[in-house]
Amino acid sequence: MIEFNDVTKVFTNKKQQVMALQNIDLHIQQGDIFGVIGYSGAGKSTLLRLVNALEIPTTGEVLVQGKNLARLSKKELRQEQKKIGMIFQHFNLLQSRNVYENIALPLELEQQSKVDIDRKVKEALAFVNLTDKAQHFPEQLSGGQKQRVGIARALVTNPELLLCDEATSALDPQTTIAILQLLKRVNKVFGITILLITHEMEVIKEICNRVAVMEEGAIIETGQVFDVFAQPKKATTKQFAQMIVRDDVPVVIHELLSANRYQGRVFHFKFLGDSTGKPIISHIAKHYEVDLTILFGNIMEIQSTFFGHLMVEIIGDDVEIAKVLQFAEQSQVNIQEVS
Ligand SMILES: Nc1ncnc2c1ncn2[C@@H]1O[C@H](COP(=O)(O)OP(=O)(O)OP(=O)(O)O)[C@@H](O)[C@H]1O
Repeated sequence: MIEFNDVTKVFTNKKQQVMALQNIDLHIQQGDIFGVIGYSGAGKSTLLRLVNALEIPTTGEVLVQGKNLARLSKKELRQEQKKIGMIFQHFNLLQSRNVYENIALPLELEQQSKVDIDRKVKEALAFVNLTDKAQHFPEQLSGGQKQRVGIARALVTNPELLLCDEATSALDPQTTIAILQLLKRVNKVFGITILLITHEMEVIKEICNRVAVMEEGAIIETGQVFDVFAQPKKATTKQFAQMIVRDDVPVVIHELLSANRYQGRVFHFKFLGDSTGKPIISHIAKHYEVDLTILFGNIMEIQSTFFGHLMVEIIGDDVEIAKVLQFAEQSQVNIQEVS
């Protein structure tokens, strides 16, 4: 659907050069909800703007449905851009037009008939559940309602691809979830591929199937959301992962260990994928001469896959504990002693 082949983008301002993107290789497939996450200045907006040819690569190529938009005539480009919808952080609604008229605007620009426009706007309003707000003006709407108008306006021309530029960053957490669920429905019901950029892990965790992590204009990790964040490799990816997975050892456990308050030894068990569904703790309790106390833990879900971690005190002699650790490792549980 979208291919970035060794793309670099350099901005030149007053003889200063900014390398906004460097050597980007990316493949977004039809039907993906693909998230790009990174801190401010990482290059996310530039990457997004290359997809609808608002920016042109300095080197390399961006293909959308096999077409290099940078090589098309103006007329051909407009034709291709019609297949790409976009929604924005600050909604970009016209204040002087009511909800109905805002959604109708792209169809008016295409000079569609009044009858067609009316039917399509009403369908879009129903889809985003705003039929009763058709005559309201943007200033009379909440942030979540404004974004739903933005989504309806983007959908009304039947795009194949939806670009979302920090679409939930101006919304509270509850409204964010509602808008993300709506985007999920857009993807499912219409089969529209979604490319979104964000600095919020919650967005990635909630709806994306694949993700790219950006830093200083480069993609530092990419893959399935679970694979990237369950075992992050780069420091920045770890920081993002920490926002949704608190797998650091609680300070209080370190303090109690320092004060020799535990009778046994303390271990950090990390369960990934298959190992989360296995009765590993009960097996240990039944088959080895040890006592187990669970000190702390949590289980997370990303894209229907679970992973979790437990802080466990094990009381027993060292030989028996070594057997426990061997069994756990065979069961693909990652274990580290906390000292
Ligand atoms: N038109 C431009 N002219 C010059 N430099 C630019 C231009 N657009 C972006 N940049 C620079 O390119 C780099 C990447 O910017 P970009 O807006 O793509 O990052 P971002 O990850 O989207 O950041 P944010 O989350 O703050 O929007 C930054 O250093 C930025 O200053």
